[in-house]
Amino acid sequence: MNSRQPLNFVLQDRSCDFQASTSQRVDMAERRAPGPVAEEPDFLQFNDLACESVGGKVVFASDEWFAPAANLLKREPPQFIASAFTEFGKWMDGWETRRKRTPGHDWCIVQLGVPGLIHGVDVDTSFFTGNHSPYVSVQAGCLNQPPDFTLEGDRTGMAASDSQLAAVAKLGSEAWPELVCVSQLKPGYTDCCHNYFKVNFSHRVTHLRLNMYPDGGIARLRVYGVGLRDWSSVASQQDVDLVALTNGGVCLGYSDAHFGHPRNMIGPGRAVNMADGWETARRLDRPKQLEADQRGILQVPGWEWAVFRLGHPGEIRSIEVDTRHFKGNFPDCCRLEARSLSPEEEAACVRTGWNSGKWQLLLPPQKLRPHHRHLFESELTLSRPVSHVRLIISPDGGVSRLRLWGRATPIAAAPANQQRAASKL
Ligand SMILES: NC(=O)NC(NC(N)=O)C(=O)[O-]
Repeated sequence: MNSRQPLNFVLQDRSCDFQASTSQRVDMAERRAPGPVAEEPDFLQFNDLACESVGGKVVFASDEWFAPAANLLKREPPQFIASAFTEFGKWMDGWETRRKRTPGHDWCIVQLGVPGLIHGVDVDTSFFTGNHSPYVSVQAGCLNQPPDFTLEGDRTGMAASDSQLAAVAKLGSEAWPELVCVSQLKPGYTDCCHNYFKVNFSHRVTHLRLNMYPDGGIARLRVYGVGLRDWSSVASQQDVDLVALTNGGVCLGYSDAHFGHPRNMIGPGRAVNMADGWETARRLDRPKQLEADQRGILQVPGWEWAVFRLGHPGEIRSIEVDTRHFKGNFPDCCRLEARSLSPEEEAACVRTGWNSGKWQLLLPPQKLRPHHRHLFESELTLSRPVSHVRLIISPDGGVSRLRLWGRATPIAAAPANQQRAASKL
């Protein structure tokens, strides 16, 4: 990721209803998709709702002979170790089934770590060449109750048991609506291993069924979208982290993400390392900026910023800015601004790269320390509900986590975009 240009990714139309057939199993020869999108699509800016780091898991797989389906959801990029073999064959960092000699195809069911609206998927075939799955399709499950079974441990060499097949049959997943129709995959050479598919589906998804035709290997499944929490279960007096990925927070723009994307800051738990935070490149204009005020805060013309939409509008009552792991590269200071935006206003801001508009000061400039969890409460200067925030760091550096604790505003008083999202639950 290396973006100094203003980010200009466009939010997709979430009002468009899903049109594809829901239950037909299709003939691959007849329904080949036009093919994966060639360039990096905008939806890659959203959160990966299936990643194991946010709680995603594989609850069923028809076959895991060469490599288990749980690998699909690993956070780390896939790797290849030429000398690694298991008793079942070549060790592969992905999901790989045996070569089918009977009719049928392989499939698995993924439980999203964060249920939500899906805008696109990446079926990554890295290093699967000669054994990649030639075709896939993806179906969506919108379940009220999670299934009462899940797969545990290293399942290399396993096939689904009769009892697992009987349990999974109750989900009726073969009739779930299709998000991606049967589509050809490119093999996993490093220059073409990403297979991007844009998704138009306006319902809250909890599970995915990934079908591969007829068999083969896939390294990773990334499911890009925005979480949708059921806010009816949250008491009005309860403080929640309104920007948390698990509560529906999403990054909508940033100035720089050279070493780490700002969305990492809203992930669960403490950051595991620097790569699990937001880190910008060193600003090349820093030598000109070394003049500090009485509080020791640099008076700099340069800064970096990231904008987030809250999972629910609300009044922010306390803020956590964690610089964990950033010791020689923490920012000198930070400040936070906030505002309320309608969906139309938000779309205009995204189009113009967040260059204009009236932000209000939420947290005045605060000096930061290395590898430290900073808590701010009395310093806050805004006490009204907001829907969007902008974190500004000066002059550059890394922040591992941003938490915005507050109370969700009752939905009737919330901006229309949030009402629309909540009504889909
Ligand atoms: N060399 C291979 O990768 N062979 C087989 N796959 C594994 N993982 O051994 C295969 O053909 O499906």
